Amino acid sequence: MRRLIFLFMFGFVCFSPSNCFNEDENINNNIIIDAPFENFEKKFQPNWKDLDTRQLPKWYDDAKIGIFIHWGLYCVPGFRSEWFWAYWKGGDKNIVQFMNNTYPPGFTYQDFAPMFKAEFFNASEFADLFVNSGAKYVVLTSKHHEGFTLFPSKRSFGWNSVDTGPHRDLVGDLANAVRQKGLKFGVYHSLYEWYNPIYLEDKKANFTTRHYAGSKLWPDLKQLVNDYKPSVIWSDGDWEANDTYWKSTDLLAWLYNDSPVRDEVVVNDRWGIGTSCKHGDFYNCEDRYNPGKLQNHKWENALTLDLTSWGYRRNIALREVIPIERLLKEVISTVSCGGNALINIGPTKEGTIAPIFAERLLGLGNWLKINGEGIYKSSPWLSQNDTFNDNVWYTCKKQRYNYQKPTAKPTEVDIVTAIYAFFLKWPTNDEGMLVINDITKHLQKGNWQVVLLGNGEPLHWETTVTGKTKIYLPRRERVNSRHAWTLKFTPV
Ligand SMILES: C[C@@H]1O[C@@H](Oc2ccc([N+](=O)[O-])cc2)[C@@H](O)[C@H](O)[C@@H]1O
Repeated sequence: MRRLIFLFMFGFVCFSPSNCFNEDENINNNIIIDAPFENFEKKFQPNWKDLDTRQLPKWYDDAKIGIFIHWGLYCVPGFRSEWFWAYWKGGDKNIVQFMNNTYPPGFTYQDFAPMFKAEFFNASEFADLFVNSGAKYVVLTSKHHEGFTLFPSKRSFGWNSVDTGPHRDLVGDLANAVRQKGLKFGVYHSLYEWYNPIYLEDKKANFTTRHYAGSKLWPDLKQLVNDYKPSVIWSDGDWEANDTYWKSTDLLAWLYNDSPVRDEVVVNDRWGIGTSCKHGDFYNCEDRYNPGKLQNHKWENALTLDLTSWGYRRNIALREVIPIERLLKEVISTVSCGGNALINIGPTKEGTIAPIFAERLLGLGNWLKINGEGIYKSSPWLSQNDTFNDNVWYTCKKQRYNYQKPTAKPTEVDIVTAIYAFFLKWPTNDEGMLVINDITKHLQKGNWQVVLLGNGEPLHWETTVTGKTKIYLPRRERVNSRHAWTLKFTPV
């Protein structure tokens, strides 16, 4: 694996590379990301040790922001969460009462299927919204734990969106629409199904039989991959059995070696008991995972705009929707620490996206139009969160050069071409200065220009006696962004 070396360029023209950087600054906290071609010749063995050597396809790290969609029959009752069926069967009092009050006696979960019509669903309008949110990929629930598929699974007869409900291939329609607008498309897929009788038989046999994995799971996943060529497989519902029951490593070896998406697919880490945060192209660890520190493996923060549910709730209150300030903080802190943000919405049974979700997504998109330069294709910097001002998070941009040291073999090095500091609170001191710490020692080593993205003119800055950096901001009224701002530092 190539080693990335982190360097600083202090002069505009740099004749002698040894003066361009200080080797003490080499850091080992870079995520190693290489072009996918490094995977081309490789045949992966179906074990984690080998699968873990796969290099992350570059598009995924560049993208930074994705949209997650939880859509299934749970959007029909639209009550509590996407776990509605399991909670109901588990005797949850609120849900039992809700069912007694709202639906006729004897009503079953299956009876929701014909009520899921998606009559207003326009895949290309969804795709427009996602493009305008600034997301670069979209992940749709092809099947949640209820087992209902949003594509015509050949093994889910009558329990899919083509045979009943919308009578449409929702996976196919959305895949085509988002790709047409230049986004990547991926699928969420639950390994287990709460009430699949074949799965329940295996479970009863303590997973010593593997009929479900062989006759349902694998063929379904292969159908999904062959028919829709997803760029992401977001696996879930793995926690009742280990990866040998699921045959996860076999599936992944096929995916990486022989599948039609072998060069660009990325998978998460939910492939059986104990795999989470350990294996996979990127780690989700827990839902809404945001460690606030640089991670040594690519990760993704899956978060939902509805603070209490992934699926649509008809009785959602405004206070239960994530405020834009918090959404931006999640995105910024996540990207600073090497993560991607996967932002979830739950569409309605009519096939619409609630305006409040659309508004939040467009709020993010508008912010990214100005500030996205420091987000997309960025890398974590030396510091993530400023040690003096904890409202400030950093990223940087790197460029790769071939560097020939006298006496040594040529190496590829990454030079920092810009540092970005995002601040989440406009300073309230009279002079309108932002005070930060971690950038100081770098600013002192050369000439730096500082601008506020979306504003343009170079800002005055100075170092204080206590070693902090003060940046004199433009008057707030003259600034475009409203909830979070970006300073760009470039060596001149
Ligand atoms: C994205 C979410 O994923 C799972 O929930 C989980 C799965 C794993 C953890 N975890 O590992 O902490 C937490 C919630 C699902 O059960 C849930 O409905 C939703 O789809």
